[in-house]
Amino acid sequence: MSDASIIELRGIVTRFGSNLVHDGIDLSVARGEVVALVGGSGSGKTTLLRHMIGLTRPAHGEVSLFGEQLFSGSLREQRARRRRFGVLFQHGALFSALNVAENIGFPLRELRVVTPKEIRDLVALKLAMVELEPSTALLMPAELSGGMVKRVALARALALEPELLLLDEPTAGLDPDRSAAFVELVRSLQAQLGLTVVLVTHDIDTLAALSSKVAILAERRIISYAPLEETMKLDHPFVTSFFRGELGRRAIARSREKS
Ligand SMILES: Nc1ncnc2c1ncn2[C@@H]1O[C@H](COP(=O)(O)OP(=O)(O)OP(=O)(O)O)[C@@H](O)[C@H]1O
Repeated sequence: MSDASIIELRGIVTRFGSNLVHDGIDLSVARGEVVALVGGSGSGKTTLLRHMIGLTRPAHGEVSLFGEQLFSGSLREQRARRRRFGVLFQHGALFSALNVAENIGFPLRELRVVTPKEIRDLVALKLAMVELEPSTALLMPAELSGGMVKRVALARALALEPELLLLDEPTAGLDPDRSAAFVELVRSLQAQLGLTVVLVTHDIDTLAALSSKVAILAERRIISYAPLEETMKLDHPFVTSFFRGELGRRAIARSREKS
């Protein structure tokens, strides 16, 4: 394994009953990389994200995070590892009974070593980081727009200053303008904070704007792991339908114009 590897998957096999989802997945994500994981519906992208952080365990194979095998070490070491990544899942974004400040401060309170004053200051900092007004702090999740929910969830994912950020369909449900603004925010935070990012997306605009590499999950394996330009040359039915349609061409052209 390379020293710079943040995530290393080796020989991952996943089964749900008779449903074989992954059959020998290998993937190595280097520090600073922004990897878009794409594949057909039900190909096992979300499950693979969950394997990366130990939320589900594969039937076979090894997962290493930050150079250490998952589930290795004492509970204390495992908790320390848990603080080094932030997650933004598509569903269950915020705790509905907690206001915005309480949501963002939740991971900090769980540490039990940060004072209430420090939590307030850190929450204010994270709100500014995701470009939300300080007054947002007292709103309840039900009072937020879809774009604001995503921003608050991102602020919470960044609360412990992680090195690694996992995003599952980060722009799903947002209109094109809000989606573009959110992608821009993730892009600037990634550069500013030097984050390693793995994201699952069906949205070509998001993928084209953010990813340094694209991992394609098909036929239960990672069939390609390369920058977008190279990925698009691949002769595979999934690639053809996903990237080379009209929408794909337009999205990629737009992202080239920007960079
Ligand atoms: N907890 C579970 N129990 C049983 N089957 C599951 C479970 N989680 C996922 N699966 C199955 O595993 C397969 C992969 O699911 P997963 O959600 O990882 O796919 P995906 O690529 O993220 O799909 P989509 O793009 O539609 O969100 C699917 O067939 C799904 O039904």
